[in-house]
Amino acid sequence: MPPKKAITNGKRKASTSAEPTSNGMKKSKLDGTNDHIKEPHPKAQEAEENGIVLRKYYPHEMSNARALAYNNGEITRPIELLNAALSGTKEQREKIQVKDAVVHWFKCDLRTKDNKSLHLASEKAKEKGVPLIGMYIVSPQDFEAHLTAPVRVDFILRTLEVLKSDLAKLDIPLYVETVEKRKKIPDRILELLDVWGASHLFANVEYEVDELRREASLVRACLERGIAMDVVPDTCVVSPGELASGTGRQYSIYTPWFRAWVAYIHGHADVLNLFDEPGKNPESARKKLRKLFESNIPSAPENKKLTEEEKERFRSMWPSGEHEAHERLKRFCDERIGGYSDNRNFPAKGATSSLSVHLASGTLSSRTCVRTARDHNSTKKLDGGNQGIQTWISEVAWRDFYKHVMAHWPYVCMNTPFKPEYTNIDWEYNNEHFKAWCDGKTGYPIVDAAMRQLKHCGYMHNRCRMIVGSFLAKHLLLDWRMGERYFMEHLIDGDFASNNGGWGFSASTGVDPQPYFRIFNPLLQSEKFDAGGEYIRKWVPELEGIQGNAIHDPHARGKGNEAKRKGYPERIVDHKESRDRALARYKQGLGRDAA
Ligand SMILES: Cc1cc2nc3c(=O)[nH]c(=O)nc-3n(C[C@H](O)[C@H](O)[C@H](O)COP(=O)(O)OP(=O)(O)OC[C@H]3O[C@@H](n4cnc5c(N)ncnc54)[C@H](O)[C@@H]3O)c2cc1C
Repeated sequence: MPPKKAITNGKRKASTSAEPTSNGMKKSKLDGTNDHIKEPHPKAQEAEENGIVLRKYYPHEMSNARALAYNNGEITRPIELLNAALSGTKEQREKIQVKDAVVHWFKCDLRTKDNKSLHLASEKAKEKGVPLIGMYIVSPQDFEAHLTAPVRVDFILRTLEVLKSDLAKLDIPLYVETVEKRKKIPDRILELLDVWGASHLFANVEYEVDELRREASLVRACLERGIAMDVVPDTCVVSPGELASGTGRQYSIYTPWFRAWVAYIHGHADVLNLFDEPGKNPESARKKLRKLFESNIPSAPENKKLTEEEKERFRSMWPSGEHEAHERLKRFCDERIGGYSDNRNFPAKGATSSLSVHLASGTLSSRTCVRTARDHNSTKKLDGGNQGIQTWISEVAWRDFYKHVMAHWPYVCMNTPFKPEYTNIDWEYNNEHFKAWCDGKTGYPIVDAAMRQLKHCGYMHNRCRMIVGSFLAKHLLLDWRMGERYFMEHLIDGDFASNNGGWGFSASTGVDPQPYFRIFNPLLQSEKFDAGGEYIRKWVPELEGIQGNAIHDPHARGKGNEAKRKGYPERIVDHKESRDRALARYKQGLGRDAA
């Protein structure tokens, strides 16, 4: 996705300051009418023209004042809307009697094992011996609006095949329908529930803004038709909102949050209890719901199709379905978790679990991951004992942390950084640099290797994600949201919260980031984490023949001609110059110039 054109407007206005708020921002005074918080950001047009805000689906980029209003609780958070819808309707929903069927709506939870909503739906159906129906809505517009990578769409559709066959063994149909317009999804679901005579609809919470708002209104719309919809927390081990600091605030720093996360799990042992698979449907379901059993899994929508070669490649790299996820988890815990802490940062070692694709699609629950790892630990605890296990659990916890951030600071879901004042930085929109970064042709071998791994595998090692993220935001000074978007469009494990959190960390614009003045030196990163150059040689074939330390910087280490002959590019920017430029630009944007 190259940006459409470069614009160099004036600087973004720094927000006015008064008292500090929970994330360290300064609080500006809102006027009585609050009308000004509806104004777009001064650079909203730029964000739109560079493909950062998709105006087809979303409003213009919000002002910093509006982000502040969310931050200060002056605008209702989407999670609060859903919670209010659920608590306000609870009594009436509980009175609704089971009719002809109960439905579970699969979204990012494509599994039968340890799926809370699916389990509850099954229990509800059993109360009256009626069938349970599984439903999945394919939404091409959601894929577009959420920038879902074609490789991820393919993985989801392949997973649905596995899920359908697993459910069929329990005489449960998986009904899959494509709804072209995303706004029509709630109405179509209401129609289907009506046709099936369903009295109850269950779903797991998704913490992205669109989904929270949609579910909040669907809970009420269902109730108007006498249907009870329940939306339950499942995707996190500890649900967003559960942990508050001593002063009652939501945490914005990972370390104290993680300590509270561990203590919470140790204090609430049931958090790691796994939910049983759904029970078998009554035999009559096969006949009664024959048409639903016959529903097909569609092929990918036009804008998300892979070529035949890509399909084959990704299928062999990323087998789908929850059985594969469980096997992968078991193998990882049996063979590699002990060395995780020592080896995880070295991309050539293959020392990590590669389970992110399964956590993102929900073929595996994070509860199962943490419980399995804990049970491998001699202490049977999350802390203490084996260092590899402890570290791995703390990485799975990052996933929870970023979902907690998204739920409490929802503007991160709306193209605004956690620290809105960072929108004042004057980013570059240089097409050539962006294209070189995307194509892995920056002349920095470690960066190029990583970007090529992403294109080839739909995946990139975590250390490399940090290196290329920092390189884009700091060496190239490109708007980090262009990198965030590119990642979502190419990752098989694309997950909004983790991706946004990772980019916020790398560009120093997010929650608990590396400070802006800490700029990764790609050469040092390369020498430290790919010392022998195996990772670089694997992904940058032009450099295959280069021996020794020159692999990290062939042009400066006497191998420039050889690299050039093989078609490897020169560095597109100089490290020191870029570093100085980034420091100056960040300081200027944040108003930290020497007075
Ligand atoms: C710029 C950037 C973008 C990222 N985008 C995504 C994304 O779209 N989807 C995604 O799942 N992860 C993302 N991450 C986090 C991390 O890179 C991947 O989760 C990890 O590389 C996946 O490999 P693995 O399954 O082998 O991880 P392991 O090291 O085995 O970790 C186990 C699990 O813990 C979770 N996890 C590990 N590290 C992190 C982290 N830093 N943040 C959040 N969760 C973490 C993942 O679910 C992962 O599968 C991003 C990180 C950065 C720096």
